[in-house]
Amino acid sequence: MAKLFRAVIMGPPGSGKGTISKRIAHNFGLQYLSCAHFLQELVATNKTEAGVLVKSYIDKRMLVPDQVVTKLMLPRLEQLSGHSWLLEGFPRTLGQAQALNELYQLDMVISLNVPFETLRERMSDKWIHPASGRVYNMTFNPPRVKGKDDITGEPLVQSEIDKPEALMARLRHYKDVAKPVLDLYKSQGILHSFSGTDTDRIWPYMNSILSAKLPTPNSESHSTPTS
Ligand SMILES: Nc1ncnc2c1ncn2[C@@H]1O[C@H](COP(=O)(O)OP(=O)(O)OP(=O)(O)O)[C@@H](O)[C@H]1O
Ligand SMILES: Nc1nc2c(ncn2[C@H]2C[C@H](O)[C@@H](COP(=O)(O)OP(=O)(O)O)O2)c(=O)[nH]1
Repeated sequence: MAKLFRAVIMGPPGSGKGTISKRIAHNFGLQYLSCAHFLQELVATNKTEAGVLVKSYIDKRMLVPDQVVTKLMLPRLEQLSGHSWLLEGFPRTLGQAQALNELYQLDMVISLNVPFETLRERMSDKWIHPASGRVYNMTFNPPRVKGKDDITGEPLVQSEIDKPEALMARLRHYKDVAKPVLDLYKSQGILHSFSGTDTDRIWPYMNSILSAKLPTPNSESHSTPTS
């Protein structure tokens, strides 16, 4: 059996983690697990103490405590034991990274560096479908019908947290919390940083680095942006 590949993608809000993760998962046949989506699903379907606790943090837009999130994420990863995977949004803190390190040897950590001004422009152009979390960008991946979700036709909304002041605070928080995590992965020699203002320009570099490390079941060059 081919060696399994374990990767993590990190980056500030709006840097394109979700967009790029879907391309990687599609091109290289990796299982893609977004921690935020996983937690949202848990909150929606699991009314146990854990679900209620997680919801209380998400509602306040605070990070769920490390012990809680690792206790939920690590068993979820165990379910993917026979697969190569890409994690987005986990680990977010040094504590989470250390817990993950104890169980898995990561092959690659991707860090996205996108200038603040670019993030600000993107977020001011960002619309979401609240019920599903589907994200649209009016220039990059617009909905088929202006202001309406592609699947349900329901209205799209803009979020307070994507406004410039809130974005600045989120960015500062990301930098503080991510720095020790990135330092750890740098010291392990597995950190690959990609800088740029356009996902479609970053993608070919990333694709070629990944192609050198991984077989490509779906190796067509991916020029169509995904949401
Ligand atoms: N690894 C994690 N550790 C703790 N809490 C998490 C983690 N990932 C997601 N969460 C919870 O889920 C919520 C939504 O996460 P999500 O990544 O979508 O938004 P965010 O924190 O604003 O980051 P992004 O900045 O990339 O948009 C967070 O506010 C937090 O409560
Ligand atoms: N204009 C523009 N918008 C982009 C680009 N790459 C991604 N986007 C859009 C898609 C989303 O609406 C928004 C944030 O992207 P995302 O993939 O959800 O980012 P992240 O929050 O998961 O890191 O930015 C890009 O290269 N240019």
